[in-house]
Amino acid sequence: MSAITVENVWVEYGDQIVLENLNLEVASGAFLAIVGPSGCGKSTFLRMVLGQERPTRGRMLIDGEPLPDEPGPDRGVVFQRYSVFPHLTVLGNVLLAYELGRSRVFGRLFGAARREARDKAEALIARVGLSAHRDKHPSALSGGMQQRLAIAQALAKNPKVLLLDEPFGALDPGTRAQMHALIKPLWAKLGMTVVMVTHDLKEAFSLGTRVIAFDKVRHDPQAPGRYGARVTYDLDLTREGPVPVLGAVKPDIGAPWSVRVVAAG
Ligand SMILES: Nc1ncnc2c1ncn2[C@@H]1O[C@H](COP(=O)(O)OP(=O)(O)OP(=O)(O)O)[C@@H](O)[C@H]1O
Repeated sequence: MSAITVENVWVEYGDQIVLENLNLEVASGAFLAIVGPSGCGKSTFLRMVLGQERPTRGRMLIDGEPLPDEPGPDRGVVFQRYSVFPHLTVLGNVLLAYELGRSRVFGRLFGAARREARDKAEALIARVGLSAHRDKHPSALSGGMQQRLAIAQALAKNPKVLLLDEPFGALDPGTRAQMHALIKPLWAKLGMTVVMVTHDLKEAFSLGTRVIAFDKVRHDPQAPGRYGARVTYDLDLTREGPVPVLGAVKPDIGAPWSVRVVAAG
């Protein structure tokens, strides 16, 4: 697991400011859930942690070190859809992730190393409940199974940080509940720092140890891109008692933010 530091980060595309002066300390081992209206920059933030995007200004650190310029095996990611390779079986997908994590030059392992990778891939497939589907291709899996596979693929790299971008957003409520039951123990057991973007407040509060909201606090009707989103709510759910609302600048947001929350289990 790793701590993430965000210092005075701005993201701008041309004259559109997307994120405005973000400052955050994400503790090692936290499960951070990010919520906010569509287009406020949640995925952009996730892409920055992944290393796919650079801040226009400011800096991002992992364990006190500047983020490497490109995605590495220390950060795994699961998107809402299309995270897996359609031409590979379940086993093939997870094995490839192991191989790419261990041998970035050749992308393949040989001999004992490959046998070991195969054993580990099979154990991970069992852990996400897909052993019976090991030899199927993604097209033969349900949406929930595909997301289980995407999680196994992300975990194969043994990441210190797992990034989840609306990973359960396309699933029906029952399957979504099953995925919640899968991901929380995995996070606890594997000791990763998780950053999850979601539109679902209930999901954010039931999985997260900390929930933050991004939103624009200033609007210019003549120039919609002039102001970016900031952290408007920052809720530590590991504390008992009334939820501390840090940096709350929008008091009229509504009920979920004023509920009494006890330690997330
Ligand atoms: N590469 C890019 N070039 C230009 N604009 C971009 C780029 N990436 C994102 N944007 C813009 O940045 C803003 C934030 O996008 P982002 O996808 O991060 O929002 P989001 O909060 O994740 O939205 P949603 O909840 O709808 O997925 C949007 O206005 C989007 O059009």
